[in-house]
Amino acid sequence: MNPVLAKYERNGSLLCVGLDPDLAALPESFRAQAEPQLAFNRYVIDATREYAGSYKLNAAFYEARGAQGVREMEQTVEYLRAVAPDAVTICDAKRADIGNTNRGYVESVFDAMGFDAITLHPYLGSEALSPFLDREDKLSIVLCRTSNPGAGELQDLVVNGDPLWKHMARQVAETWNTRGNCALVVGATWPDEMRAIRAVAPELPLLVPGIGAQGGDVKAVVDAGLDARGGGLMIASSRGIIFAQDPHAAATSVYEEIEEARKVTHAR
Ligand SMILES: O=C(O)c1cc(=O)[nH]c(=O)n1[C@@H]1O[C@H](COP(=O)(O)O)[C@@H](O)[C@H]1O
Repeated sequence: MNPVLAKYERNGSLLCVGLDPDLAALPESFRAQAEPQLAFNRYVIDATREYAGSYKLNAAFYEARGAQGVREMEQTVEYLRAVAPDAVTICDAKRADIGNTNRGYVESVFDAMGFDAITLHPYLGSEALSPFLDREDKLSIVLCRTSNPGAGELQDLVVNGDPLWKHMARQVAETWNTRGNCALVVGATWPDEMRAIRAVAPELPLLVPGIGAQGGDVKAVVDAGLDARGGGLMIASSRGIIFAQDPHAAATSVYEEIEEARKVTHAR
């Protein structure tokens, strides 16, 4: 089994905490520190690691600070390896380029920084993405149906009789996932599309952002996206947890809501 998915199974939690420490939104007590994002992340991780099955770090919030931010992203991954070794670490960088350039991203994200997984744009095709897809020890998470309101502009275009997002899901499930190391991004804001994606990709894990600040509904996500074994989802919330008054309480509450919905749906 893919080692990242083995970690995910061991851990058992469908909750993904998004570590998106927008500097401008950090409490002053963290902004005043020499390593503000690292300090804030450690605080959030300590408050949530009891319930988080995965952590997703969106590179934009770190890269915004240049080399120092990237260093703090890397140190956060080191911290996670030490205190939450069974939590999957996802670099949300939505990378993709031609093949040999992708090798640079692979070395940066998987080897230098040590992430377990990365988010990818599919537009260049699997030939270009092969440096990611060849990595049997990592997880490539391909954008399928994004959470934003304008997602349909391109993703709803009809290709071979299906909307592009459905075509994408089938393509990844049937041809890109030969090494068992692929997953899909499906926004929580689109439960109907998620149900159709689950039907054509019954075994692919789905990374599902869009609950919390973007208004997606946990029960609808679990109902539409759970796989036949009662798992297969990484349900992600960033602002709704990390900027809550009490991140521990916020993570506990989302975790419990997921578990409740999971029991009800899986029992059917
Ligand atoms: O790939 C992603 O994670 C992603 C895909 C998508 O369709 N929508 C989406 O919001 N995201 C990311 O998920 C996170 C959502 O953050 P919150 O809305 O604060 O929970 C951000 O890091 C987004 O960049």
